[in-house]
Amino acid sequence: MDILLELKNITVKYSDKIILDDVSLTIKKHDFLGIIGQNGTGKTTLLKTILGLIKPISGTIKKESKIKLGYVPQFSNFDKNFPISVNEVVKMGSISNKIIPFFKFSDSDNKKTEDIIKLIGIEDIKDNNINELSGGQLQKTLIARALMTNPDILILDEPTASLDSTSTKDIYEILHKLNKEKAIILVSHDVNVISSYVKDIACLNKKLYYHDENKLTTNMLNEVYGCPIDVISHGPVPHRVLSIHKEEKND
Ligand SMILES: Nc1ncnc2c1ncn2[C@@H]1O[C@H](COP(=O)(O)OP(=O)(O)OP(=O)(O)O)[C@@H](O)[C@H]1O
Repeated sequence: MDILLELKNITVKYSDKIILDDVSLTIKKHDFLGIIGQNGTGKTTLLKTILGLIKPISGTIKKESKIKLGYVPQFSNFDKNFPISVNEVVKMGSISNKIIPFFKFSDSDNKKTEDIIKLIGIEDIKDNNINELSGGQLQKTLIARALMTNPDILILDEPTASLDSTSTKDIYEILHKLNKEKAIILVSHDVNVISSYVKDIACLNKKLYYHDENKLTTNMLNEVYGCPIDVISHGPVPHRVLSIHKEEKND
């Protein structure tokens, strides 16, 4: 079944406060999972736990050692004042955490950077300084950087927060293309945006409510948002979700 990653009964606490409560999740090859939840419901904590940056107090995470994870942090937190070009930001994605004195990029790093910049479609801005970029261009640059290690699972934190609808569509088109070879997990507090693009949706509110098949149930939304009708009435896709439910009732 090509399972890449398996979380079983994960509980995470900050001090005495439970942030993730008995969360289980399986990621398979070609999965494209969107995790939604309101602000502060533990989405970033879940990603950091998957990345091994936070240690759960109970539960297990199973991942084969050869499976690589790529992380795209919230781009709005990225310091754009650093004097560095798009090309350099992307290339730095190939550097491991170890500090190597007199490090020099290899020809293959340079070639890979060029290929990935082309794949993501940012050739025209590759020599620009990052402080000249729009939000969408910066996000593409950070995705390109995460691809330098050729990850099996690409993990993104709020990839389209504060982007306009054209840039959002652009980013999801890139992710859709990458999903042919990689599993993708992304988190967002914006149910209306991600439900249009991902294959599966899970809702997080300490506990993870998860169903296959990109289907938001009223119960899931209730558990997470408390007021499903309100959320459902604002965007195009949740209407589709609602109408699916109506059709199912008529069957
Ligand atoms: N290092 C920390 N120490 C203590 N509490 C923390 C820490 N990091 C996050 N928290 C708390 O844990 C809870 C979950 O935070 P997290 O960042 O995972 O939520 P989120 O769903 O990603 O939120 P947002 O949508 O606002 O980014 C919040 O109440 C937050 O204040």
